[in-house]
Amino acid sequence: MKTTDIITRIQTLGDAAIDSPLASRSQGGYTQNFVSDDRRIAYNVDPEKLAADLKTHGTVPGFESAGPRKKIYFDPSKLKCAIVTCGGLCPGLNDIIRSVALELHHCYGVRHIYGMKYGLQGFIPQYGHDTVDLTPDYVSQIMDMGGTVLGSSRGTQDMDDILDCLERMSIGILFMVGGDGTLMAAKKITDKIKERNLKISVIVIPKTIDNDIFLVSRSFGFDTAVDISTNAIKGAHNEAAGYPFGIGLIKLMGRHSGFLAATAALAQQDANFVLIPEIDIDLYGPSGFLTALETRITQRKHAVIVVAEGAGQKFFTDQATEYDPSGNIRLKDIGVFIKNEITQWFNEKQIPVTLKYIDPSYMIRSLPANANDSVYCGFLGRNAVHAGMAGKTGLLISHWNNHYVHIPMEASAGKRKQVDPHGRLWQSVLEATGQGSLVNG
Ligand SMILES: Nc1ncnc2c1ncn2[C@@H]1O[C@H](COP(=O)(O)OP(=O)(O)OP(=O)(O)O)[C@@H](O)[C@H]1O
Ligand SMILES: O=P(O)(O)OC[C@H]1O[C@](O)(CO)[C@@H](O)[C@@H]1O
Repeated sequence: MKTTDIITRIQTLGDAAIDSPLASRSQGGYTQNFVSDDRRIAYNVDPEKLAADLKTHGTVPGFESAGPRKKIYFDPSKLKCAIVTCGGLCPGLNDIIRSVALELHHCYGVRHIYGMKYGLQGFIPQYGHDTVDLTPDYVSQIMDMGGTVLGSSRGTQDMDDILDCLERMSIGILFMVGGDGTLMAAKKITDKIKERNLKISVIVIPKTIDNDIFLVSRSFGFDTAVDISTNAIKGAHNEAAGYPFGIGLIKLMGRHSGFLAATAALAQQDANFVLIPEIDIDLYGPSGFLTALETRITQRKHAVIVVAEGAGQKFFTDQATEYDPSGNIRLKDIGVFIKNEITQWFNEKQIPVTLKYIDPSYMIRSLPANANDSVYCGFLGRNAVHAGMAGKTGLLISHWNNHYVHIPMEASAGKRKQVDPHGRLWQSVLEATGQGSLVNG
């Protein structure tokens, strides 16, 4: 396929908004072209400031729409691309790899697409990891597998070594799939690329089942994680209801944000207590969790508790803080702690509870994506390719307020979304579980 044919084909793919090739990247990722109410909300700007901007400038800032562009920056016949997956596993990683590789190959005619093995380690020669040729044959069925066919890793690598590798391999577009740590790494790589005056585009596809990436409505894999978590809650409920004074306790992932615990609890409405990092809880007081649990158990003979892994970390302040190789705090096991506290509390009260503890965390995040997430991954991957081929850089692909948009890395990096205690999600959890008195008391 000739480049001109490809450009014609891209033009027919959708309405191209703005062309901002890598060559003029100093313009940054922000554009002033979108003035809908949606996008004003999307930008999270104080409404009064927006009104003032609108009055003064006749427009307000918004995010650039994702999608194919009229002009492409790279020559597909010469272009080499790399994709890397970093951090923890997440359903849909293989769908993303597949969608990026197939879009590059079939839609743009790119023939050199490399998978970097084991996260950032893949760029460092000393580790000796080979690259993978992401041909259509290689990727065609990978979405049926969980995990990532490329592997992943945690741990900081030298940025100059990564840049040297990109230069050695003559990479034009680097796709990075990962969470907040990956975003920080991507930003540093993008800055280094600028320093070295290279024409390499860096596009991040945000990933985490915690769903806490700032300015991303829902990260891929989250929907699947909610599905599987709901099954765990169902099982815990059946177990709890099957015995007098039965208690089902489920621990779900969510380091700093309780989106998974809160959303899964709403799916089936079997949970009676949901403990998340955003809401401080008292365990032992008269309006504390254990008293509320005792009331529930004596009245209804069974109870279901969902606890997010980041909840109640204040109970471990006497223990030394540990870090993983990427510098993330290793959380203490709140699930086991709560289990022990519940057991001790009811032993002392001589109430013969039967407690079943379920921790499905790693099973959830390592499974393949459900259909909804697969569809979503397809959109994210294709939009990432469109952005990269247009020569855009320093951005992540996001779905925000029902639009696929480009978010400049600096707008999202270092920040985090959390469950709003006064927002609709948490208020619905309070209604469904009736635990308002617990968290407010
Ligand atoms: N500030 C930083 N500067 C450079 N590299 C970083 C930085 N933070 C993290 N990284 C690197 O980015 C990679 C991914 O980071 P991390 O292990 O924190 O996972 P993540 O992308 O946040 O995903 P998850 O949500 O699964 O934790 C790691 O190799 C890590 O060392
Ligand atoms: O056990 P690991 O691989 O360090 O990862 C645990 C963390 O990864 C996440 O799943 C995010 O990817 C968090 O929810 C969890 O705290």
